[in-house]
Parts: sequence; structure tokens; C-alpha cells
Amino acid sequence: MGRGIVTSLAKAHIPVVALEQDAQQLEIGKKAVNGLLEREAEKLIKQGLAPGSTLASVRFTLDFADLRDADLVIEAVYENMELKKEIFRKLTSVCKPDAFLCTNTSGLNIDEIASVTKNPHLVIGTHFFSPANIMKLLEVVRGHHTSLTTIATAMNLGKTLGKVSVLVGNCPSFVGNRLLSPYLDQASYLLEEGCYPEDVDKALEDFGFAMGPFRMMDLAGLDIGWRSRMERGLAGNKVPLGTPARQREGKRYCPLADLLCENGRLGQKTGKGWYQYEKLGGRIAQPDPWVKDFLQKYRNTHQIKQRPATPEMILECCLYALVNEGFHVLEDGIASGPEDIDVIYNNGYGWPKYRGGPMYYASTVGLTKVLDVLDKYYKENPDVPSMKPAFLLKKLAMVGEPPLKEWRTQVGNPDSKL
Ligand SMILES: CCCCCCCCCCCCCC(=O)CC(=O)SCCNC(=O)CCNC(=O)[C@H](O)C(C)(C)COP(=O)(O)OP(=O)(O)OC[C@H]1O[C@@H](n2cnc3c(N)ncnc32)[C@H](O)[C@@H]1OP(=O)(O)O
Ligand SMILES: NC(=O)C1=CN([C@@H]2O[C@H](COP(=O)(O)OP(=O)(O)OC[C@H]3O[C@@H](n4cnc5c(N)ncnc54)[C@H](O)[C@@H]3O)[C@@H](O)[C@H]2O)C=CC1
Repeated sequence: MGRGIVTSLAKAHIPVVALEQDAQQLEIGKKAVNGLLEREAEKLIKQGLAPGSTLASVRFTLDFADLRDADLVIEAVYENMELKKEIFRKLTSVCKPDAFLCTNTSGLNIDEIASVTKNPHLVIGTHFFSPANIMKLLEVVRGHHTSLTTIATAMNLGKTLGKVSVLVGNCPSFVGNRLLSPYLDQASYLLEEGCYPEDVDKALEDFGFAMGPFRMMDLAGLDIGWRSRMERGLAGNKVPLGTPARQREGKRYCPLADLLCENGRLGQKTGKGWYQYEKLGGRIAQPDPWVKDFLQKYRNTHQIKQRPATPEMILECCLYALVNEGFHVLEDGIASGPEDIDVIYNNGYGWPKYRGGPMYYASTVGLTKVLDVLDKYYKENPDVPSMKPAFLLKKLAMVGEPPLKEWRTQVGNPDSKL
């Protein structure tokens, strides 16, 4: 269903058919969408405007055949490639031959999803951000076969929904989540080394993020990353026997999020994650003594050397890891320029806008400083390759740190995925 997405479409007066897998989920989804639309109507009335859209523009169904007349479909099932393919096989047989087929995956391969359809040129990633009815970003992910008409349609859809759309290339986790991954890794290492979720979140919220990484993971749902890691053989029963708990393929790995998921702690939706919440789906994050105890036991079990972290260290580890991946994204031609990465972070991840986005922020810190800190960290932690300074960062520092608008020239001509 994708409740936030359905709400966004209804708010924009686009008639929607919302499909679910069973009657219970359908009822839960219907209530949730209704609640969000009522809230929207209240806000409009307060502003002296007409209440706008109601549930009447949404048709709820369990039957794929009801999608037969849809011009555009947005799939939002669990983050699992086989399931996504199963859904796209059904869509390609049920929908009109010229229907646009969009996937709201967080990072799965668009081309592989498109490969099971009759018309791969009509398949595209439309990546929304949680809460999807609130967050302004739409990351539009083009696949190898995606046509210009399909891209234009997805970009236009974003505009109609009042969102800021950014076109990106297809690679694991695209742009936003690709940068997020080393940022979240660093945040997790800090927990291993003595911090608590609230310490790390406070440092990043004081920096200006709307939510620190742990509150954000609890909001999005810890199961997304977990499902992705299980598919990639990093977690769950695909991990080869004898693999050290804190290592994968010779690199440092933090299993804390997996352990939380195994304990049924998926975040706000289960009322427990990195924090505890007042109820299932609650939003008020409170530090949880269970988590504190769990972390202490984990550190003892693995005899992890404790490293007291100042807020400055927390910021450097997390933010420079994120920025470094941004340079790799530019090298790989996945984003058209640093400005696009900044727009993604300002509109999709609650980045403090007044700091201009992560790439602009790096330029204000000074690329040489970012490079030096990354270099030092990587020398001390060669098992964390995401901290190895990107070639582009080194090059920009070496040529005298040109302003952001000149970075594209320095990137040269990558094999653009756009
Ligand atoms: C291969 C797979 C990828 C793996 C890569 C590794 C990554 C690991 C996985 C991570 C998950 C990835 C998921 C994904 O694909 C991308 C994401 O969506 S990441 C999440 C991005 N979102 C954020 O970062 C949110 C940041 N927070 C904010 O911007 C604000 O805090 C927020 C807008 C949520 C709230 O604003 P605030 O001013 O703090 O509060 P208000 O009370 O004013 O609320 C404004 C508005 O928002 C509604 N709201 C608040 N909290 C929630 C909530 N918890 N859930 C839903 N809605 C919420 C609130 O009701 C208000 O709505 P109104 O209608 O205006 O009243
Ligand atoms: N939660 C988030 O912050 C974001 C999630 N996404 C992506 O959206 C997708 C869904 O994630 P969530 O919304 O978190 O998951 P969720 O668990 O909240 O929702 C998944 C929905 O899919 C339904 N579903 C499962 N199998 C189905 C089937 N065979 N037919 C019809 N419906 C089926 C489930 O009933 C459920 O309502 C994933 O690909 C995720 O990566 C993308 C951006 C943000």
C-alpha cells in the first residue's frame, strides 16, 4: 500500500487504487490514510482553505485486476527482490501495456526489477522518504532501459505532489541511502565503543539534523536495512558459518541493528527500536534501559576497547563518512552534481538547510580538513574502507578547493548513469 504515498496522491487530487495483500492490512492501511487525510483537512480549514481531498478519491482493494486501468503504478512492498519481481510480473500482465511501473525501493536494482516486465522502458524508481506525506524529496531513479518519457512523467508526478524531484542513476542504494549507509555505520561503531543512541543523536541534532541517525532509523523502520543486509548475505542465515560477529568479507561490521531486529525491535512500528515509544507507532522516543543493558553486555562479550567520543568526534566520524561517499557518487556519475546531493539531503533527510547540504558543508569546513581527518581515521581503521578518502576529494583539495559550482569540471567525464 505505501500509506504515506497514497495520502500524498490523494492530497494532490489524483484518484488512487490502493492495493494490499490481505483484509487486515487493508483495513489498517485504510484507517491510517483516513487519519492522515483528516489531519490534512484540519490544517487547510485552519488556514481558511477548502478541506481538499477525502478518502473518496481512494479505492481500496485486494484484487490486482483493479489496477487494469491505472496509468501509473507505485509498488511499495517489503524490501525484497524476489517479492518485488513477483509483484512486477503480476503488474506487467494485469496493467495496460503503456502503464508506467514505478518502484519505491530503498536501494534495489531497478534493472533487475524491470527485467521481469514486458516493457522495461516504462519502469522507474520513485523513491519517497519517510514520512512520505510530509517529506519533500522524490528521488527518481532511472534504469538502463528507462525512457525519457518515463523519466519526464516521474519528475512531473513529483511536481504535482508538491515535491522536489531529483534524477539519479541506478546503483545499490542510489544516492541518498548510499551516503546514509557509511553515516549509519559510523553511528553504530560509536555505540560499540561506548556511546548511547541518545548521545549520538544529540550531537547530530545539535548540529541541526531534524532527527539523529537512531531516531531516524526508528522512524523509517529497522527492518528495511535488515532485509537488505539479509539479501546481501551480511545478516541472517546466509552468513557463512564461522564468520566473526563483527566482520564481513574482511571489513568491520556492526551487527547491533540486526540483533535489535532479531529481538522484534523494528522501531516506532513495534513501539521499540533504538528507543522505546509510548505505544505501537508512537513518536516520543525515550531512552530504553533494555538498550543500555544490551549494549553493555554486547561490549563485554566482544571485549571492545571503549573510546570516549566528544560531540565533535561524533560529527566528524558520521558527517565525513557521508560526505566521502558523496564524492564517490560524483565519480561514478550517479548524481549530476554536488548540488543534487545537497538538494537530496536538505529535502529528504532533515539535514539543516542553513548549512547548505553535505557537499556544500564540506566546502565550508575545508576539503583539506575533511581529507586529513578521513586519512587519519582510515590509517587507524584500515578495515573501514568507506573512510578511505575518495579520489575526487583528494583531487579537489590538491587543486586548491575550487567552489562547488566548479566541481563538475573536475569530475571530468564519468560514465554518467543519468
Ligand atoms: C539497499 C537498501 C538500502 C540500505 C542502505 C542503508 C540505509 C539503512 C536503511 C535506512 C532506511 C531507509 C529508508 C529510506 O529509503 C529513506 C528514508 O525515508 S530515510 C528517512 C528520511 N526521513 C527523515 O530523515 C526524517 C527526518 N525528520 C524530519 O524531517 C522531521 O523530524 C519530521 C518531518 C519527521 C517531523 O517534523 P518536526 O518539525 O520534528 O515535527 P512536527 O510535529 O512539526 O511534524 C511535522 C509533520 O510530520 C509529522 N510527523 C512527525 N513525526 C512523524 C512520524 N514519526 N511519523 C509520521 N509523521 C510524523 C507530523 O504529524 C506533522 O504532520 P502534520 O500533518 O504537518 O501535522
Ligand atoms: N519506511 C521507509 O522509510 C521507506 C521505505 N521505502 C521502501 O518502501 C517499501 C516498503 O517499505 P515499508 O513501507 O517500510 O514497509 P511496510 O512493512 O511498512 O509496508 C510494506 C507493505 O507491503 C504490503 N505487502 C507485502 N506483500 C505484499 C503483496 N504481496 N501484495 C500487496 N502488498 C504487499 C504489506 O502488507 C505492507 O503494507 C520498501 O521497498 C522500502 O525499502 C522507501 C522509502 C522510505
